[in-house]
Amino acid sequence: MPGVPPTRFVFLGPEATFTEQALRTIPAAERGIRTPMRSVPEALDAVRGGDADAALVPLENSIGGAVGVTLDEMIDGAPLVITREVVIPVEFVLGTRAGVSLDRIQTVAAHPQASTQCRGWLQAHLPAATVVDVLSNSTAAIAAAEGEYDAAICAPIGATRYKLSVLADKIADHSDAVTRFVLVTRPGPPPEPTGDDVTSLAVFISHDRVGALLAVLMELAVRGVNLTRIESRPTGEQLGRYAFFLDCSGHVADGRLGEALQGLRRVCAEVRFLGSYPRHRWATESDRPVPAPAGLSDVDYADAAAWLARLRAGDLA
Ligand SMILES: O=C(O)C(=O)Cc1ccccc1
Repeated sequence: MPGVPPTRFVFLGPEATFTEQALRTIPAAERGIRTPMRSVPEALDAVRGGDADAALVPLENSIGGAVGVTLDEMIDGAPLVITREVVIPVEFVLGTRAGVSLDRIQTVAAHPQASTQCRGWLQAHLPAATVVDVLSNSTAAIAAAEGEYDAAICAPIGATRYKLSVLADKIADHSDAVTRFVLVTRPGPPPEPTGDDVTSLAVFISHDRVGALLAVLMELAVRGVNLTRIESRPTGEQLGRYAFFLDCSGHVADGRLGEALQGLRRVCAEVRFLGSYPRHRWATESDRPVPAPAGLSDVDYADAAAWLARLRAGDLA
């Protein structure tokens, strides 16, 4: 009997990006085929077009915030869903070809998220240099190695892989930055609930309705569904039109989160479900679940429902 074909993973490349590092923490990706792509849109389109089964792309950084291109591409085109998140620490180095000294650097290639996180260092050490946006940390490293730019901000593994000398390490303004990556597939049944899941959504509100965003938040709040991230992105239609990206605690299979989704369907112009998946957990994290605030646990909701049933039955004792 022929074996199951290996899963085809694509990731924001070239080789030795943080995204590749994050992908390699996923056991299934270690067993599968891993192909670097030049950009986030190319990675997601490979999945949409069936050339790959899953794409790992950066979504947000604890210092630089959202990776806009990923959010935009998730709501543009055929539906995709997140099946997993990976969070890893990131640190940056300044890499150059051998023999280039700091005082000779006029151009620095960097992913915009990377230059944002190293803004203070650049200001202090290379105030006159031109920083050029490129598609990833490894694209920056390759461009410096090939002499297109004088230096690159890149991952330590990128400097090693492309044989750059490290003129300065740990150049980020915050030493404890982390980046969150998401594994994206074509739509299918979500991973089983684990009891500690995240559900991601994009909602489009009716802009001419007073309180439209409040109505969205209310659908979550009244059901005790915790909102862990809200981000707005322009829809591209006209100034003032936004899509809101929401992350909520819980799984689409959970009763209250499911009801909140139905509520959003009623009050929003459009809701795009972007997946339910296990929350990333650090190895050092305790297994003990964080207790729900008073009045918002499943037991509280079940109690309230039972009380209502008794009232309806005339049981006021
Ligand atoms: O994966 C990479 O190396 C990227 O270029 C994306 C990125 C940029 C900045 C921090 C983490 C990931």
